Amino acid sequence: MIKLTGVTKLYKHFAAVSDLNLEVRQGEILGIIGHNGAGKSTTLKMMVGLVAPTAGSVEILGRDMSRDSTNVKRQIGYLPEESPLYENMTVEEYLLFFSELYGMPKKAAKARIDELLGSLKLKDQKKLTGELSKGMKRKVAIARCLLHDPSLLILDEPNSGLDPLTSFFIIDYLKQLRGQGKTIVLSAHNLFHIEYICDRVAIMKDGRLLVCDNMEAIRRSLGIREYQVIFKADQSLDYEQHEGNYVFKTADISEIAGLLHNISDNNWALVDLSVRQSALEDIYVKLMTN
Ligand SMILES: Nc1ncnc2c1ncn2[C@@H]1O[C@H](COP(=O)(O)OP(=O)(O)OP(=O)(O)O)[C@@H](O)[C@H]1O
Repeated sequence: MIKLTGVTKLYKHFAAVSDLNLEVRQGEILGIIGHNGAGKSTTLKMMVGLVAPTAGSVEILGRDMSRDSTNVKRQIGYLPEESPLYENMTVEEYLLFFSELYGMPKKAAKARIDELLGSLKLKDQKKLTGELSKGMKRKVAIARCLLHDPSLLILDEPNSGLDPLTSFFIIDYLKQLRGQGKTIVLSAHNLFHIEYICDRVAIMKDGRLLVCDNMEAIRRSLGIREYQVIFKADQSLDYEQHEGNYVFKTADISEIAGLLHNISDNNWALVDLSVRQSALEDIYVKLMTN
């Protein structure tokens, strides 16, 4: 679906991305991880045609983005890392405004907006976007990039800066979208999210691709590691307790996901979700020495 061949992006003499070869397959979720400044955002911007590569080619759905991007862009929903909203518009006005830009008839746009806000659990259609919490704003930005029902989503840190439960909601939502047949490329820092939803992972460092492999291979090379959830509940539960919180540790990602759904459904408070082990450096070292 996406093919980057020998892609380099220079800013003056500095290579933000160097000789990148990467493919994204139809229907998969590909995660791009790497430290700050690794070149993730630049790569995503080149995929959507916002930044032109200095060398190499970007093809989407078989079309070269440097020559023939207009029709392809209709198939793409792009969420930038920072996505400020028009703060004096209500959520509904804001989304209607963008649906007009996409050329959608008003009735169809309204139905689509209701559907998206329902599935994103956003009830505040009439609120000014400037009055929303950070997580709600991010959901509105996600709704905006889904308005025209694109088949390809390119999302730059969709859940950066959000609380763990809202982050998980968004990640879970992306998993559902993949289930509906969408292809998704996202950059992320949180390893739990990556492990939970990605089919393949690309790891970048200093503008270069270190490795791109399926999640299973990445898991094997990482070895067993443990996730830890700390939460508060208003009822007595059969979990380890520490300083008034419940603590649950496991290496099984599906158990963590199940507990997060429980916490969300019961309105308990998620205090912390962390991975014990695995700073990204450890992953690089492990992957490079295997
Ligand atoms: N417009 C620009 N002009 C000059 N340098 C830039 C520009 N955009 C990005 N860079 C540089 O290119 C490198 C890669 O930046 P990029 O934003 O792609 O990294 P990133 O992996 O997305 O980082 P982060 O995780 O912090 O978002 C950085 O060193 C950055 O300073």
